[in-house]
Amino acid sequence: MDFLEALSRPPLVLGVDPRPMLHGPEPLAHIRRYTFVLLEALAPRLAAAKFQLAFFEALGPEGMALLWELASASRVMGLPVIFDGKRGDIGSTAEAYARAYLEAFPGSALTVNPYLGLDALKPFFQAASRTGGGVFVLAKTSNPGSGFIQDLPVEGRPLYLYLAEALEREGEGYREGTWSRVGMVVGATYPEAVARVRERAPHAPLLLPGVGAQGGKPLKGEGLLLAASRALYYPGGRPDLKAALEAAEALLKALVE
Ligand SMILES: O=c1ccn([C@@H]2O[C@H](COP(=O)(O)O)[C@@H](O)[C@H]2O)c(=O)[nH]1
Repeated sequence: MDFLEALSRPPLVLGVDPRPMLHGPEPLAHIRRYTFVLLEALAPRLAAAKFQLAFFEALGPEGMALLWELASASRVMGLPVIFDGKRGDIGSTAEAYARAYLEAFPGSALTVNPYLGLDALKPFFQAASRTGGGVFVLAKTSNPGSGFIQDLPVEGRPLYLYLAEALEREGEGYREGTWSRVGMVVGATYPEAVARVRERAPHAPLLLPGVGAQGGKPLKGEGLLLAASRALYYPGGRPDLKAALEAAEALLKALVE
């Protein structure tokens, strides 16, 4: 399935950020079962599953095998997979990151860091174009300190808007119909930034993390994908299937009604 089809699905993204200490004496086996059941129950009602690479890397080789298994299962269920890795490096290494997460591992889309410049992002865009995937470039992140760099003024507007304008131009070459494969991350904790980026980048899919645990509210709009990790995966602070399904239901209600 082409990643851009995610934009016609319900706009909710399930963040999978597993914390082994919450999963009892055999954490990996429990994470595996819990996530499978959650994905199976929610797949038709989600835009995508977002796997935070850091949490799987922290589990070592078994964690990476689990990531592979869960991401592959999501794809088989018809659910697009976003790998949240915030990768970025010089072009030749960016090529390897892109191959790793958009080809070798079954990612439909990857989050990337723009600090090295547009030439270093191009390998990600090209890989997405080859694979029918997507790229989400960090523009305005959800954390309280994101303004330290991202809000610095550049020719009369904050840096994140300067970046949004550049990515909209760059993304034109990767556009298919309304949407480009070049998307951006904008924290749901900054609704005014979401509106400003949308204004400057009308063809960019926007991934909005920070819903729930970080205080972000569900926002409605074309091309917006709302992501919640702890609030959906660990409602009440622990794995709880019934509560997770109820939390998803409540968020979906707020997003589609
Ligand atoms: O600006 C950003 C970019 C990425 N993230 C990631 O999203 C989830 C948020 O987890 P919650 O439990 O819903 O707070 C996590 O994987 C972050 O690394 C983000 O929060 N903000």
